[in-house]
Amino acid sequence: VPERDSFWRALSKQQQNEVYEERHLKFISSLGKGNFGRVDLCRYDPLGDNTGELVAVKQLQSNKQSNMADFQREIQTISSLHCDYIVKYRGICYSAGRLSMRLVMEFLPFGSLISYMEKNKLLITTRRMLLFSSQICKGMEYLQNLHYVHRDLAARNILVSSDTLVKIADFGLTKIVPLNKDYYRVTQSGESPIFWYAPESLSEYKFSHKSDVWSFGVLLHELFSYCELSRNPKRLSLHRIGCDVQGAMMAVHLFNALREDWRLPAPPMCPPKVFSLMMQCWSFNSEDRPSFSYLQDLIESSLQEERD
Ligand SMILES: Cc1cnc(Nc2cc(F)c(C3CCN(C)CC3)c(F)c2)nc1Nc1ccc(F)c(N2CCCS2(=O)=O)c1
Repeated sequence: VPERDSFWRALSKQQQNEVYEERHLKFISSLGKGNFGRVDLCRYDPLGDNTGELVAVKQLQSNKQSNMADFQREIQTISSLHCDYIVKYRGICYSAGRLSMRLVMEFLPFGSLISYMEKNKLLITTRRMLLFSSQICKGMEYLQNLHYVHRDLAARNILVSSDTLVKIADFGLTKIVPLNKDYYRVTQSGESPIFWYAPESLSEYKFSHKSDVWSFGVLLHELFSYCELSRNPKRLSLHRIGCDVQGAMMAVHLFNALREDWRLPAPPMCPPKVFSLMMQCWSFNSEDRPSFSYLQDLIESSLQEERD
């Protein structure tokens, strides 16, 4: 199949070595599915004695050409990232005749941050949330240094590796910012998570490291709200702009609310320093928003205070 072969040839030597043979990939359970496709828990067991490693395997739902191109870009992206705070790429599994391709990644046993926070909300301290925030910040700093804009930074896309380690996942919407510009303009809107979007993303489809900082502020709000559904950004925003607003008008009403200086309310018991950090991320003008490295320092100093 030509486009599969051209993709195969495009892979680096190193990437071609990380090929997983389908016959050794044993399905265990489905981890999740959505418009992006499906992710399954599998054991890669070439010795056939159940000693193989557990892996998370992502595949496209439909082999639509456009999806395949996006999927190939996602694979190129994630295979080029090597950071403790970003979910690790393991390799690729081609099915017989290479008609479909699957992305093999490390398996993080604790699942998404949302389900983890709901399950452990009574045990999670402010310190722990600041530790997670600092790790996500470091992951975003790494992405920024490679000129990547994530565009979908939200608690649903953060995975929990252990009680003390979280990682950024899902690079389906990640784009590379052209070297001669400091933003990426999107053409197709698709399923847009507008309640995590910066004003310039709502009004001009512009995405940059500074719009990722805005989304990071929304992620902090989710984290310090224990990812509770009753307080999630979509519900709180719809409460402000009116639930009867539909479709593209939602983005217009949300933009107007933000221009009139409405912001998500402080989560209950949220430390004032952390809420002021969120508010800095939500500066209307992108230049007024802090960089991820500055955010890193602010979070570290809050962590110190929590320790003392
Ligand atoms: C790459 C990766 C590595 N490890 C893991 N571990 C993991 C472990 C788990 F116990 C669970 C759950 C926890 C809750 N109970 C009820 C069911 C299993 C789980 F959902 C995930 N998941 C990965 N990917 C993944 C999986 C599933 C996904 F829906 C999405 N996504 C969805 C939105 C964009 S997304 O692509 O991030 C990514």
